[in-house]
Amino acid sequence: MFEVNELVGGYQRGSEVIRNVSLKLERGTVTALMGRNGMGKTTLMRAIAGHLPHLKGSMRLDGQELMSRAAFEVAHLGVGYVPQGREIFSEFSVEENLLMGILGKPGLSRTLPDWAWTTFPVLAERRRQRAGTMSGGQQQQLAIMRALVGRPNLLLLDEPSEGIQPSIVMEVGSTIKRIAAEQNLAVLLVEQNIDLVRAVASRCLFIESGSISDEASVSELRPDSPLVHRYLSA
Ligand SMILES: Nc1ncnc2c1ncn2[C@@H]1O[C@H](COP(=O)(O)OP(=O)(O)OP(=O)(O)O)[C@@H](O)[C@H]1O
Repeated sequence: MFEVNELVGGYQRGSEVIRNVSLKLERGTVTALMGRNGMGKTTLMRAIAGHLPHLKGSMRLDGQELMSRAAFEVAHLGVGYVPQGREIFSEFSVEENLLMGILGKPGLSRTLPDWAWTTFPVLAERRRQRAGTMSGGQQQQLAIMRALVGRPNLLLLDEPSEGIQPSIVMEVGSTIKRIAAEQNLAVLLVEQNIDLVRAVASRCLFIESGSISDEASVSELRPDSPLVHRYLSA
């Protein structure tokens, strides 16, 4: 279980981009976080991952407090973060990128597990290829797998469909859903693609001006729904 209570914070001291956020995520489930541009989705992900400098409140993952810890400590405590834009090491090979995901993690083997190569077969096919020469979809699969090999209990995915071919989006989505169940992982998915959210998530949180202001089952995400109109329509 991942639990956030009364989280407030921003990029400068005293600024409040995140305003009094409380939420609970169950292990083994995918929860979407949706909202219009600039409402604070990425900032909340950064806050959870330990990248936001000024933060108050409480965040507990399986009972362990994450507040006031450096980003690497948050990662060691079980938070995997796939940022918007992926941030892979483009000059390094696919395999080297994956090895970064286990480097320095206490209790993990120094070799990559077999499932790192079988889950997204394209990574095995391109094992020695320079990561920066791959397509957006392939790089996204690499970024997700680099987080997964670190064996997180909570996975944060910021707009995984951005810049990737529609044909690959659903495939990546169904793998995320399967892995969440198989590895008993809580997943928080920031995503604008409603079809992807409906296919992958069970629940949706809506953020407005830095606060979670609504929550719904994904079955309520129909184009004519008042929630979609209020939080997502242009
Ligand atoms: N590095 C930063 N320094 C200062 N302010 C920032 C920084 N990054 C974002 N902000 C501000 O924080 C607010 C929330 O931005 P954030 O990127 O979290 O929104 P978002 O919901 O993820 O938007 P988008 O859908 O466009 O990615 C915005 O007002 C933005 O200008």
